Amino acid sequence: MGDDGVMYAPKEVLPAYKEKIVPLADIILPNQWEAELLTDTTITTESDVLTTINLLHERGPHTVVLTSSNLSTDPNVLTGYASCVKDGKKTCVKMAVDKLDAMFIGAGDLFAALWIAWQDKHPDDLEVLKLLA
Ligand SMILES: Nc1ncnc2c1ncn2[C@@H]1O[C@H](COP(=O)(O)OP(=O)(O)O)[C@@H](O)[C@H]1O
Ligand SMILES: Cc1ncc(COP(=O)(O)O)c(CN)c1O
Repeated sequence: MGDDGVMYAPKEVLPAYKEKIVPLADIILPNQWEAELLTDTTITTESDVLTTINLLHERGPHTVVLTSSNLSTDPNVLTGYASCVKDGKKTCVKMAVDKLDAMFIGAGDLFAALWIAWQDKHPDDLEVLKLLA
């Protein structure tokens, strides 16, 4: 959807993402900014992360992965969060990635492709899936 405050799609389509696309999805993998935009929230704490993830679960997706956030206090670490709801039970894991000093275009797309393939192989295992990060 976008990065660093810039949407790739026209901003007019945001309501369709919020109201139509998210409820159709089983798995969504927004970065922090995208998650905030989809839920009209601002994330400054881990508690905010959980609130935002829950708002997204409530719209339908059983898996919500916040691929990156600015919550890490270590500049060399990128922090993400993954949450799955199955049979009414929610599991959430935190992912710590060694941050490379570069900007990668398409990292989110690649991450999503890998995550979806591996989640199909390991549907209930966030401990395995978080190793992708
Ligand atoms: N600078 C980086 N160093 C290391 N890994 C990165 C970096 N940027 C992205 N990644 C990896 O790619 C994944 C998706 O990146 P992210 O920036 O959250 O997506 P998007 O491109 O949608 O903003 C991250 O969870 C992480 O695993
Ligand atoms: C126009 C455009 N540019 C770049 C990207 C790459 O985005 P990201 O780095 O967030 O994966 C996308 C995502 N599909 C895109 O649609």
